[in-house]
Amino acid sequence: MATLTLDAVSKIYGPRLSHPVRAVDTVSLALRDGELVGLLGSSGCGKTSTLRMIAGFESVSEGTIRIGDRIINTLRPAERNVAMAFEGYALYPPLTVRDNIAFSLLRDRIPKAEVQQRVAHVAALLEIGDILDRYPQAISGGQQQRVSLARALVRRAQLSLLDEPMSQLEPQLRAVLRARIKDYLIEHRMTTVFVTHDQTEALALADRIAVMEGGRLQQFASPTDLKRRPANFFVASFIGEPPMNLFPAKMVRENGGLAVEVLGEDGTPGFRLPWPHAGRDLAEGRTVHLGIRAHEIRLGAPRPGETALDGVVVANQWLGDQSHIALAVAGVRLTIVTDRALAAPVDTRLALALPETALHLFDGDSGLAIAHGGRPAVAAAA
Ligand SMILES: Nc1ncnc2c1ncn2[C@@H]1O[C@H](COP(=O)(O)OP(=O)(O)OP(=O)(O)O)[C@@H](O)[C@H]1O
Repeated sequence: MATLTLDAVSKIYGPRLSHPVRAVDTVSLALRDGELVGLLGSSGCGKTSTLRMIAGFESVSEGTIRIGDRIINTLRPAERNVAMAFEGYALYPPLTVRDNIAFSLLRDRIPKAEVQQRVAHVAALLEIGDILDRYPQAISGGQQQRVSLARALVRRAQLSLLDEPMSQLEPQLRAVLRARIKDYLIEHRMTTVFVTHDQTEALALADRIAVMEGGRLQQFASPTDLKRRPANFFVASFIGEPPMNLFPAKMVRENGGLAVEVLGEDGTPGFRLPWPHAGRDLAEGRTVHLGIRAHEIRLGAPRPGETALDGVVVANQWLGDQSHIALAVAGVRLTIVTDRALAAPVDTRLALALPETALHLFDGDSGLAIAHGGRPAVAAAA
């Protein structure tokens, strides 16, 4: 168990070259003891570089990394007391799977009976109990990945670093193992950082997720907060399936109050939503982005506090457990999600109700969140 702190950490590849790459840019993160944190982002956003700096496989260009109170910037990987499952972090070919998993425990002089019991436990957890006597070259890629993961988990180290730990596994097995791994990490209070580009994995496993883009930390928050209170336009567009509906819009005057006027692709006005929460910063003429979570749009007549819209179906897809329905609303395309198949072919007109909680506003220039529901973003985050 340990805390992990990154303070304004950057990674610059080729600093003396004519085009250095700032792969990680002043990232600050503080992990609590026993916390399970996911680094999430698209390819090239800097997640692996961040993890490799924590592991000691890459030097830290700027900033400090601490485990507990100890600065670890210049410690060798072996001195960091960190358990790792990295892609390409090879298994020892001359050792059986069992001995690969047991290696670090035997090195730490853990009694043999306990080693056996711990190896058997993680092997059962990861469904590799039947291959313990095989050698790494005689097992599949997915099995090798689980052995690598077992080798990290079995140590119960103060900090575990897992790089795309389940990327080679099929979806059903992933889902089963995800839940078991989470229970194991919680049971042993293991502070863990894992990298993934799969948001389902991040949302299911992590206590908090660090969303990265372009080397920068966009938001570090719980799965619920990322969905309910995305800090900026990028996080809003990245988290959620289907992604949040996002439209360029501007604040306009309507009936003596404020409204958000959504703009179509060609810049022409689309639909309007009353915005009764005029704030100091939210004046007429301000350009914004309006976000509407597809899952929160209701079908039917509005209840008090909801806004009515109606749209015409342009696509209706049943995905086995939910429908994604695209509608044209005053020339703007809006997606909604329902948990049942809806007999609404193309051209059907549907009445929609928008609860205030479904609505988010982001600044038109900076992309920073202005409001979630009717509440200012800062207050909503408190
Ligand atoms: N050794 C290196 N030298 C130069 N540039 C590098 C090096 N390693 C990574 N990069 C660059 O740094 C940026 C971040 O890479 P990184 O591997 O950390 O991203 P990532 O989010 O883990 O991506 P992926 O999911 O594809 O692994 C990318 O632009 C990458 O091309």
